[in-house]
Amino acid sequence: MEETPRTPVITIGLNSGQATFDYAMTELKNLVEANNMTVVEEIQQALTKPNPGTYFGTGKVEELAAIVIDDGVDTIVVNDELSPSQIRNLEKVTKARIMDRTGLILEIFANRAQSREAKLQVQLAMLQYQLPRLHTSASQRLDQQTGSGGGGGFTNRGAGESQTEMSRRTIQRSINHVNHELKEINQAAATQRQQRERNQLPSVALVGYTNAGKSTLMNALVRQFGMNEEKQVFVKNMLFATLDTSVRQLTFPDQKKMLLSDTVGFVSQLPTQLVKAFRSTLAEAANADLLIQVVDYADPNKEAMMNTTEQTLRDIGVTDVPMITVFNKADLTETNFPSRAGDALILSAKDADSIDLLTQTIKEKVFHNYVTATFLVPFANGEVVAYLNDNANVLSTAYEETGTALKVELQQADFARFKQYVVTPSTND
Ligand SMILES: Nc1nc2c(ncn2[C@@H]2O[C@H](COP(=O)(O)OP(=O)(O)OP(=O)(O)O)[C@@H](O)[C@H]2O)c(=O)[nH]1
Ligand SMILES: [Mg+2]
Repeated sequence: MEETPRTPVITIGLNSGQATFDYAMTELKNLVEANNMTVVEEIQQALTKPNPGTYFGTGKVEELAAIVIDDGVDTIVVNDELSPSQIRNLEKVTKARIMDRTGLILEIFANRAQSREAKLQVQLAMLQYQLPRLHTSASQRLDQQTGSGGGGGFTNRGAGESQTEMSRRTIQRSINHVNHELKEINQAAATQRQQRERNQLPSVALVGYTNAGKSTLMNALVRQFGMNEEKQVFVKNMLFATLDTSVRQLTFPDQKKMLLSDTVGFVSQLPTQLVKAFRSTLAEAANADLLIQVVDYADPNKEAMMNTTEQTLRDIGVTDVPMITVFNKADLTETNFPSRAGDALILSAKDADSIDLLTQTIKEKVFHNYVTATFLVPFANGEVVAYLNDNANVLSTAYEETGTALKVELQQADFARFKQYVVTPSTND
């Protein structure tokens, strides 16, 4: 495939002495590249607080205007979310288009969204971002995506593409419309979730920073324990490859079953509009019995990425779900793998022994409430024997005069359900 030319941009950031500043600027550069643009110059100003009118101080903005001309760029990407008037003022002085961090992330999401739900969620977040920012180029840029049809191609980045801006009322009407459509989709998803909960299968969710390898781990587990092989999820070396939640059932050789979900990755300062819009997509993590935080062990910024993930989880209200941490991509480091220390694993999604260790750890965490008991099921109740064979770990079967005797390891709920056939009391193991 032919490479599309990348739009050159200048990135700017305010250094108020925060420890994470360098990381934030690196992340911004990665986001810029993920949006098919390239950074030609990075400019920072040491200031404790942003200038309320122009973000940078007045003198620095004048300087910026000159650099824009020197570098021959027409876009400046800002490391923070700006107020509508900051965008307007900066645009006036620099004569460049200003894109703030939020607008940038929204644009990447818009380019990546595939499913109807993801497209609507992104559209909703964009409309909410646009609403207070009418009459800025930031809004015009997004117009073509939120305008009609939703999520159409976003390819023409040149000049002269701006459409008439929607009025506030039109935007508000679109927000209502998208909200309505999302509500219908969400209801269907909630019903599915309820149905699964009724099946009482434990659920495990992969979470973590974008590009850490969540989907790759999901595929490795699905290949081994999934119901059908072709249900692989999309993996790619780019930010935000996954925007939709996928849920797959895993069945282990001992008949223990669980659900595994893969979802959208995180990045620092994930726009609140997006977090809100993706709330239902992220509900899978909130409702999980176990979270697997996936970390790119080879990335020098992994600590900051973990903080980002943990902060985002708190933001979406996920506070007390048990979590294990998978330090992935160990094959790119000098560390020996796979290894485990408590709830932390060091491994590689591309290594079979690693997947074994991960499987073992997940099973230990998720199936701790299983019990072992012996049942005597009358021959007339063959359906119970069939159920146990399909849904529990049958350790032994014997045919006696009055029925089938089964020693079984099973879920507590199933134990309660067939209590009437129990001949020896349960033991926890
Ligand atoms: N070398 C190596 N590469 C890996 C490993 N795991 C994943 N990758 C690669 O890392 C890239 C990102 O993997 P994904 O599985 O798409 O990452 P993700 O966490 O799902 O990313 P998002 O969906 O964007 O949040 C892909 O190019 C994978 O092939 C690993 O253990 N070792
Ligand atoms: Mg993914």
